[in-house]
Amino acid sequence: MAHLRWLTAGESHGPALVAVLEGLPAGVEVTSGDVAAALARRRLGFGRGARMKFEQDRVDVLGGLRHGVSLGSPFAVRIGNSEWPKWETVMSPDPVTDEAFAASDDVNAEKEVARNRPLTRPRPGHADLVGMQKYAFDDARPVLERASARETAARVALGEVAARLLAQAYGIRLVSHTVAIGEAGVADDAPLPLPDDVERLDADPVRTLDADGSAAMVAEVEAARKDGDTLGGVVEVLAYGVPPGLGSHVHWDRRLDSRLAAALMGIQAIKGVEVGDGFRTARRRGSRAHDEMERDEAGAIRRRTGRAGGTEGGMSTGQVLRVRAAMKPISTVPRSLDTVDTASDEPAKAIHQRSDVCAVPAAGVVAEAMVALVLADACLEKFGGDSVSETRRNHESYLASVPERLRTWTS
Ligand SMILES: Cc1cc2nc3c(=O)[nH]c(=O)nc-3n(C[C@H](O)[C@H](O)[C@H](O)COP(=O)(O)O)c2cc1C
Ligand SMILES: C=C(O[C@@H]1CC(C(=O)O)=C[C@@H](OP(=O)(O)O)[C@H]1O)C(=O)O
Repeated sequence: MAHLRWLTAGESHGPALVAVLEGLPAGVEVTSGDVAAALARRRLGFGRGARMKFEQDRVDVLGGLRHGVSLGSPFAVRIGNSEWPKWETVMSPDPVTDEAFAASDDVNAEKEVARNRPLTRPRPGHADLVGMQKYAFDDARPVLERASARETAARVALGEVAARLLAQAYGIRLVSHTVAIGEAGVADDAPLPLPDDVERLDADPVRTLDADGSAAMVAEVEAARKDGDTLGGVVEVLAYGVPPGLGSHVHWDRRLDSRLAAALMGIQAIKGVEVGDGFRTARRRGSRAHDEMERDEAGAIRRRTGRAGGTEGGMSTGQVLRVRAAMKPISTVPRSLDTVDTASDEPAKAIHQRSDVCAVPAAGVVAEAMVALVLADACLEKFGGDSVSETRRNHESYLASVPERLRTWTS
């Protein structure tokens, strides 16, 4: 059983998202304001659509915290949807009659009637068509509401709590950045961002420290927008201070790399995951693919390079953990893709209302949250403990127990 479990619920245009994190030790310092700040980071990024400008993520912590400190009980959060008044009828959990629509005193009553029409032109690249087949709907609305990446707000809220645990108990700190948008990207030899760079990254329109890369990526998004098109790209997450030995080589589902890959692939629109140099490593000869070891002046074992991205044999090595995720272009393409109207059987154009042109910078923040959750789970599996102080002690005692001749660090 996972040591830390998490679940989310809620539709994109429903009243709220809710999320629960179970297994969190007591003593983690975190506030609603911290969670709200994490959610604000997810709304950033050049290329996002109209909704991100007016959407307010209203955070209500419902359980698990008291006076800014976790209790050891399930952490539960509600993220209210500021658009709810416009969708109250369309997304009502209870039955709504036609008369109720007509009698709606909402100034947007007509719009609500329009919004409630069955969506029968499934959008390529979305869950619409196969969701209708699988769940027996003749309308894509019930499918797209949950397939929407609005849900990632719930994961970012939980990821923030996990990140606080990682920092406070083990000194692990994370940072994410954008590596590429479409054909534009940062230089291959650009220095890796550090956790202290987060503010600078968040201040950049595409979340990169590389000024030339940033300008090129912004131009790429601008060009796609002008052409009525959309873009994907690549994000990278780095975790500093990860101890050696998280995950295990003994079984596939205990491997840290497999757990990270599943968590990243579980983000909407992510189609590829790399650990370390990943696909680039596959093109190298072995002599240039691995991280050679030597003993440093202080007597610790040092790996000369970080190509493996901080895992060997499905376990963290203690080096910087480095994973990438590739996002496909946004599926709702403004110039409209061909589809079929499932009601009339006629050829049709996929519906396009408002949408993001590119959400790669936001996907980086979501990926960071997923990595935080996986690492927090792996740390609790390795170190146990019901409170931050207990798990911290266990972590320190594990590190102290590794014989000096095997250490990759000096104390
Ligand atoms: C942060 C984020 C924002 C997204 N915004 C949009 C959007 O505005 N419009 C859209 O069509 N898809 C958007 N997507 C992607 C869709 O949710 C995704 O393409 C859809 O779920 C189908 O992809 P899948 O096959 O990987 O699930 C976004 C994804 C993420 C991670
Ligand atoms: C709401 C969010 O992202 C949404 C993800 C999304 C999709 O299809 O995935 C489509 C858009 O929503 P809407 O169709 O309501 O404009 C995005 O705004 C969010 O990230 O909070």
